Order: sequence, then structure tokens, then C-alpha cells
Amino acid sequence: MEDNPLQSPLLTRWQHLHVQDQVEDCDVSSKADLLRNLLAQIQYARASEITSTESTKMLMHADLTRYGDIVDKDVGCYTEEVLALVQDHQTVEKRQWKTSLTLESALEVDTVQQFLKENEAATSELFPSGNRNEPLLLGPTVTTDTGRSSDHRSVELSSRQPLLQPSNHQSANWSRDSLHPVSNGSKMSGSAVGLGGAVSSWNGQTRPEGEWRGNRRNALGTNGKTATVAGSESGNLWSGPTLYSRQDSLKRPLEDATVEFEEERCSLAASSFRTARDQLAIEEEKKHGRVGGGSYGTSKKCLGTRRGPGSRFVPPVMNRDDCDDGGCLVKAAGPNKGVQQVEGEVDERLKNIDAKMIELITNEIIDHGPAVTWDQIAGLQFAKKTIREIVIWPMLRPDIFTGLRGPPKGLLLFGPPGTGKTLIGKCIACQSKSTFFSISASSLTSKWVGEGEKMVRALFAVARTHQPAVIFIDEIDSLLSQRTDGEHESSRRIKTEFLVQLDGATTAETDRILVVGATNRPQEIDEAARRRFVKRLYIPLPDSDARRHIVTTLLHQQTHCLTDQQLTSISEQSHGFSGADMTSLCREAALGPIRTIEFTDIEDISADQVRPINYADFEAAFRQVKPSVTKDDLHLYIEWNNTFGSWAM
Ligand SMILES: Nc1ncnc2c1ncn2[C@@H]1O[C@H](COP(=O)(O)OP(=O)(O)OP(=O)(O)O)[C@@H](O)[C@H]1O
Ligand SMILES: [Mg+2]
Repeated sequence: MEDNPLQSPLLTRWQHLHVQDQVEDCDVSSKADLLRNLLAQIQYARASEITSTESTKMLMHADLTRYGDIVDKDVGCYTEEVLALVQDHQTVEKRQWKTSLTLESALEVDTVQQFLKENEAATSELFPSGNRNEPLLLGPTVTTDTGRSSDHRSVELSSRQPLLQPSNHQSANWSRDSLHPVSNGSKMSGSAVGLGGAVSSWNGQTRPEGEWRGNRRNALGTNGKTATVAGSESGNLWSGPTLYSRQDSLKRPLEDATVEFEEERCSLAASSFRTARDQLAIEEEKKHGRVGGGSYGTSKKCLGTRRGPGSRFVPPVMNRDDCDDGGCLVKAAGPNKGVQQVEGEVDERLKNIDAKMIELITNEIIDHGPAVTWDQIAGLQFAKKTIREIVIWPMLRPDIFTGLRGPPKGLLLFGPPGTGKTLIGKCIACQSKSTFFSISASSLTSKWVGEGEKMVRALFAVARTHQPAVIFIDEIDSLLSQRTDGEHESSRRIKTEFLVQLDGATTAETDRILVVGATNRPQEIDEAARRRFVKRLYIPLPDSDARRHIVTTLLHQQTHCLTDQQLTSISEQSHGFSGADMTSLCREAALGPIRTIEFTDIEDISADQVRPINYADFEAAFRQVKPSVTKDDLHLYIEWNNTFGSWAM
């Protein structure tokens, strides 16, 4: 490929630069720019394959050498000077920085207003005319050329008196009405009010130091404590913006005064800062004359309980809302039930638990499901009786069920799916008058590694503060399955944490926390967890009476014309059906009458025109709904129960 620079439009630019470089005698930095452009053009020509590598190298070499010389030798030596120049350079704006704090904004601070309210003397000093819109002239005044002080009212201070000092008093002139710093660079002379010190003269009247000193007050700080102002020798107490005597401030370099003043202002703002929770508690206190509770445990209904007099549990915060779910009338513990609400103190047991976790556990996990009563659960007489014995009664009468009679820590409900395990959990929530936590494996496993075990710890910590508590873990096999070598580290850690919390070192004997696990895969539960579920209760498929009970309960809300024989026949035909299967069967049968309605009539027909459910609908439904539990599955459960169950069949 022949090089013919003159032919190429690209290199014309290069030629132009080249000629400029040859003929122009410019300073080093422009020369360096010129060479930089030249080199860029050469690279561009190479990239566009106009010049070959050799000619590019040749062209680059010469210019690069010269460019390097200039930058290293000439431009380079300017670097230090440039930097030195920058070091000292201050933008004009910086020098003329003005504080945003004005007397007006200071007077708007609640604590200043509170102080003034409580200290009429100071108010009279600040507003001599008694008019709130005419505050005292503060800070330095400008002396006019004649040397006379301007028409502003000025207050001369003895050297020891503090004054409200704007942070950059060098160039600010505080005019009384505007009270905004106007930087005109004029000389300052100091004068201001001593809100804790003596005012030596005021509007020309001299006030004897003693009088003011006699009025010295303990200024209320922003948080109810008294604060001593830096720089006030007479021990004046004033929590407002720091006041410095003029002489002090003139003696002190501007930076220090500014910094200190700003620090004070920020600490003043910070100490008067209240979190939303504190504010809420204070408003509650004002509104109801009672102590506001913390945020957790109050936003969601918890199946808490009305505790009897003298109950041991003292919740760390008051649960304000009562949960009244119809079937289970439960009242959360509140301060008027002998529960001492201590404002601001966090329960010892929650000390090192992440507040976010606590919030999550109490808001998301405390169960607020619909009320379930025992008679809504068909059959399972044995299970109901056992549960009453080991769960309900100990929660209701902790004074009797102590020591050996103490309730177990863990209860495992296992059996085929759809037999009412979850239903029993909900029923325990209502009937046991305890705080009910209903969790699933997913609510404990978080996408963040390490969060899972924290959740478990927080769960048990919160449960300890809400004793007596029931923690219902549905599908517990997914959480406490057999530990295997190949399992993920985080799930293993969650399991370990669970085992420790369930019945490990951290569990106190007196803790009244019952963990109820429900699973339809008991054989998959880790043996260490199985050991901790002291009571393992088999929830079998409903028998014929239970199935009849489920059908009658469900048809209760529907119109049907089933006879007793037909009901008996349905309950016999549905042998091997689980509770859930019976529910699906009844749903299917209930659709029978709807299916006989012409599609065109569906819009006009009224509800009572729909014919009642009859036996034929159930016969059709039997063709649709099959039992979800096979005989083999059933055999497995019975076997497991005979091996590990607390009550063998
Ligand atoms: N003994 C029962 N009495 C009344 N209804 C029942 C009974 N068992 C199951 N049901 C019905 O079946 C539905 C499912 O019950 P539940 O969720 O308790 O089953 P489960 O044992 O938890 O099933 P799984 O093991 O799959 O979680 C319930 O909503 C209820 O309508
Ligand atoms: Mg369930």
C-alpha cells in the first residue's frame, strides 16, 4: 500500500498541523498541544489504515520524542508551581461564606422558645420592647464613619459577657430589622445580649450587673438537662447557641469560633432531634395519658391473650390494639393490666437482636389468621384431647403445670396431607390464650446469607418477650430435614440455630414457649430435631363420623336435600378421603345445581332459584374427586407413628 500523504484528506489535517509545528514559534504548552494533535492524527490515520505500520512508526517516533522532551523538561517543571498556586488559592466564594443562622432562625428553635417561655427575664432581655417582632439587636453593630454607633440599638457588653455570635462575624453586619448578615466588609464592633450573663447596658440604660446576675437562671437544655455554655466565665447556663464574648471572639481566630459555633448548633439540633417512634410515644402520652408503646407488636393483630392478674409476663412494650377475632376474644397485654411500661428501655432479652428483625418477626410473623375453634375440626378426638392436656391447660394454668408437669417444649403433628394439622395449629393459637407465631420455612430462609439464623434467633427472642408463646412451624420438614454433607451452609446454620434455640444452651427451663411443628413427611426430619419434639402426635385421616361431620358442617351454609341415609352413604363412600379431599368433594357437589342452569339464564336467575344440592350431585362429584392419600403413604405414616409416635395406634 503506497503512502501518499498528500493524497489523503485525513493527512491534510496532519500536514496543516505539521507545517504549523515547523513554522510557528509558540510557547511550550501550545507546542505540546500541537504535538498531541499531530500524534492523534497519526494514530487516526493508522487506525483508518491509511498509513502502514512502518510509516506510522516513523512519523510517530519523531513527534513523540519531541513531545516527550517538552512535557518532561518544560511543561513538567511547571507542575510544582501550578500545584503550589492551587494550594493557596481560595475561591472568593469561600472567603465570603455566610452562616445561614440568623437570630430569627435561632428564635424559631423549640428549645429557645421553651427557654424564653420559662425565663421571662431572658425574654425581656431579648425583646426589650416586649414585642416578639422586635428582638434585641444581636451581634456586632457597624460603627459608621463618624464613629457614632448607627441608629440600631446597641448593647455594649463587658468583656466577660457572652454574645450571640454569628459564625462568621468578620464581615457580617447585623442590622436590627433584617437581622441578616450583610457582608460589606466594614469594621465590626461587638455588642450583643448576655442571656445568662449580665447586660452592662441596654438602649443606653445601664443595668447593674448584679441585677441580671440575680436573675441568672438554669436554662433548660434541649433534653431537660442544663447545659453550660463554653466561654461563659460566670457559669451562665444557657443551652441555646453558644455565646462568646466579643473580645474572646475577636481574640480567637475565625475558624475556631466558626467551628465551635457550628458544632454547638449541630449538637443543639441533634439533641432536640426525636425519632418518629419517640414522637409517637410522646403524642400517645399526651393524648391518652399513657405511655406510648414501641413500634413492634402494635401494628399487627397478635393472637395475644388477656392475662390473668399477677401474670408473670411483662411485655417490653404495650400492644395497643386488642385483637377481637370473633371466635377467640383475645386482649393483648396492656399497661393497665399490671404491665409496667418502661419508656425507652429495651427488654434485656432483645438487647443484641437486630431491631429490623424484631420488627419483621412481630409484624410479619405473629399470626393474625381467622379464628378457629375446636368444633370446626371434625374428628381427631384423641389429638384434641392430647393437645388440650399438653398445650392449652399449661398455658392457662402455669401455676399448676410446673416442674415435672411442665409443658413440653415441642409438639410434632404429623400425618397425611389435608388432615387438619395446620387447622389444629390455628386452633391452638386461639384457644391457648398465648402469643401465636406462625412461620413457614420461607419466612426464615432469606436471600442474604446469615440472615436465616438471625431470624431464628430473633424469633425465639421475641417469643421469650411475649411468653407464653406458641411458635407454629408449618411444613417443618423443609426447615429441619436430615442434615446431609452436601447441604448448603446457610440451611445447616439455620438448623443448628433452631436446635440450639429449641432446647439448647440458651433455653431456660422456665421459658414457656411451645414449638408446634406440622409435617406430612416426618421421616425426613433430622433426628436431633425429632428428639426435641418430645410429643409426636399422629393426625390420621378422618374416620367415617368425621367425614360426615365435615360434610354437614360444609353444607350448613348451603341449601341441600340430603337425607340421613344419603349422608351416611357419602361418608362411607369417601373412605380414605382426607379432610381436604372432603372439602373438595363438597365444593364439587355444590357446583352441581349451577351446572344445570342454562348459560343464558345465569345472568337473570336469583340466588334462591338455584336448586338445592342433592345426592346425585355427590355421585357426580365422586367421579371427579379422588382421595389424595394412597394406601402405601398411609402405611408409611402408621409405621412411623408406631416407631416414633407418642401414641402408637
Ligand atoms: N379434621 C378436619 N376437620 C375439618 N376440616 C378439615 C379437617 N382436616 C382438613 N380439613 C379441611 O382441609 C383443609 C386443609 O387442612 P390443613 O391445612 O389443616 O391440612 P394440613 O394437615 O395442614 O395439610 P398439609 O399437611 O398439606 O399442610 C382445611 O382448610 C379444612 O377445610
Ligand atoms: Mg398444613
